[in-house]
Amino acid sequence: MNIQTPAAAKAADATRTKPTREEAEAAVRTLLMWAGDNPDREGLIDTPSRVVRSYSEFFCGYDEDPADMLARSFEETDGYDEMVVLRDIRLESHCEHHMVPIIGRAHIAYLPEGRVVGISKLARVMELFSKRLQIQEKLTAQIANTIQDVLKPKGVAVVIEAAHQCMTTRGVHKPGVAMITSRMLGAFRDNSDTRREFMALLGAPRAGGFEG
Ligand SMILES: Nc1nc2c(ncn2[C@@H]2O[C@H](COP(=O)(O)OP(=O)(O)OP(=O)(O)O)[C@@H](O)[C@H]2O)c(=O)[nH]1
Ligand SMILES: [Zn+2]
Repeated sequence: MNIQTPAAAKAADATRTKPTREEAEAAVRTLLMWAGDNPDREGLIDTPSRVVRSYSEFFCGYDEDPADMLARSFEETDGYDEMVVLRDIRLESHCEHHMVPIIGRAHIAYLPEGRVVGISKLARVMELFSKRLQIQEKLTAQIANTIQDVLKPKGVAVVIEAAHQCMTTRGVHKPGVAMITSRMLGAFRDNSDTRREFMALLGAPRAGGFEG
């Protein structure tokens, strides 16, 4: 295995240039041939460009700064300081080990400290990080850490339940398995009543919804 120190990885990042669209399409063509098919037949002739366009959608989360999503906040809340919970946000990401879908749902909550954000912005933060190659633990932590760092509320909680197609459609082949991760910060970590209230607001686990 090639083990890079964080400093070496950072240096490699700095010198890396993004391949051109043509190079990306050539890579897809190679994969088609490797799979045993003929990339010049009618049905596949446009596939490299379709795949590259699809990947541009799947992986569009690298260029934006998640902090920008939370830049606008509102302070006229008449002192509202109870929990805000966004439940059952559809999540679509890709596993960094196999580049296949992770499909599930996320729940995000925070305890405001003087200001709130437009509620869609929490989903936008999730969306941005999910449009990168991910493992679920990192995705969960990135969402919570960003909201905590930028909005500075009294606490943040993020729970993600998801199915990993690398586990359901290949490899160990275990459909119906959900991976559950959570990241609790501030009051959600320190105060068990706050955590319990959040869990109660999430309600009973809902079956399904991970089929993609
Ligand atoms: N912790 C964690 N593991 C993940 C996630 N997504 C995929 N994996 C796992 O990453 C592991 C990669 O293991 P490897 O042994 O390197 O790859 P592999 O030979 O394809 O493994 P199998 O999936 O068991 O066939 C697998 O166990 C996957 O189930 C994730 O979000 N979090
Ligand atoms: Zn995987």
